[in-house]
Amino acid sequence: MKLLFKNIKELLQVRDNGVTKLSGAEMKELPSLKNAWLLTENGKIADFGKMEDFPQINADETINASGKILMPGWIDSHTHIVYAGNREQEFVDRINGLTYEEIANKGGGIPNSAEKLQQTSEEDLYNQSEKRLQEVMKMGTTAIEIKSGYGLTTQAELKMLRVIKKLRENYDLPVKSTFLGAHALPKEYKDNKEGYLNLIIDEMLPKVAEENLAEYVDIFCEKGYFTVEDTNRLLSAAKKYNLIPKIHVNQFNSIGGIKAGVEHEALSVDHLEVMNPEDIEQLKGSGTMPVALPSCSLFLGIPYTPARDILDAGLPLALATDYNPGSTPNGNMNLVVSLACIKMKMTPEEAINAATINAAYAIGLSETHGSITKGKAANLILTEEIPSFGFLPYSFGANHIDSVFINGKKI
Ligand SMILES: N=CN[C@@H](CCC(=O)O)C(=O)O
Ligand SMILES: [Zn+2]
Repeated sequence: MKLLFKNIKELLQVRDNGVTKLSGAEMKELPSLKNAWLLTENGKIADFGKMEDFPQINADETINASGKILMPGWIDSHTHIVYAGNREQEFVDRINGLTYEEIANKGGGIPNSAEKLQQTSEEDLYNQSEKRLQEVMKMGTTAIEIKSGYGLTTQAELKMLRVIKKLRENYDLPVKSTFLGAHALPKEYKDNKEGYLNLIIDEMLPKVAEENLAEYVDIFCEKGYFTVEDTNRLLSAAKKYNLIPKIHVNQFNSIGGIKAGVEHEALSVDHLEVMNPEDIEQLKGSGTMPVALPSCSLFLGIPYTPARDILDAGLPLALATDYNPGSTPNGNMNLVVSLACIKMKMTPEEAINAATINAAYAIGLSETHGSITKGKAANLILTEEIPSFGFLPYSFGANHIDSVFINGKKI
């Protein structure tokens, strides 16, 4: 199947093979071709160029993209879209003055979602999660990572991971799976963290590995959740099963989680709302991608990741939604890109790089996704007619997406 786009106003994020992530000042550049064409063949980007050099090509279908921008689809490297029900009541509690931490301390938060999920059948959980996946795909997400972590028992964690696996089998976009058993202490282990960590390490990890249910391992390294010591213990144990760390750190406090992540060669460290200069130093020279989640900051009213400090230190940065029922009930990458510009002072070029090529790196996909490069997957966004790519983050709250393609097929 050959699909041809002609008269593209601007073909965005055009990169040579071998560009796998961008750091510091490199993120200011967003290479493009104006008045371009692009051919997809068998799901891949086969060729592209300027209209003035257009060779005669016979395609099965031709799209006139006049006035429109064609770009790689968004990559959402951090989500929790497999969950049951919602936590609307906590939203109201926060409006009435309670903080996220206060709600967690009085028994709400993650264990609340866990109770709901434990009582939900695998089929029902799949149906609820599938709706969210379809919703975000329509908004331009063309590759996604999904975490467990709302099960908090062996059976319920495995149920979540099986749902993620089924989504991967039933949908064409890449779906990466992360085991986040160490998301919070279940109510039964409230005073027995050691016991819960033992359960994760001795029972959950071997089963996750046996069924090959996850590629990554995660932990919420934060005051009131898991310590740096717990993080070191879990990540060392997970290494034996070849699970690569991608961890929640520095959301509310800087307690040394970034150093631990870098030492364990984490692929990414995510959240980073609270960063001190030593945390930034730790990331220098590492292969670990910092990931910011600005819609979480918006929803909880907490600080935004200090993107300028991170980029000005020469580091890379990726953006993701964190779509989950507690801190970010929203999976709109377009909004994330806008917030990064508005609240984190990233330029449109930096934000788009962070949500495409760097986001691909954060889930091990930057060889195959995240840029307009010959041979990469034809996972694309075709915008409506818009004046320029900067109009995307500028017109926050609107998506301006005409159509989304996964492996060259319109969804
Ligand atoms: N911070 C930890 N985990 C999720 C929130 C979980 C929840 O509140 O349900 C996050 O990334 O924000
Ligand atoms: Zn998260």
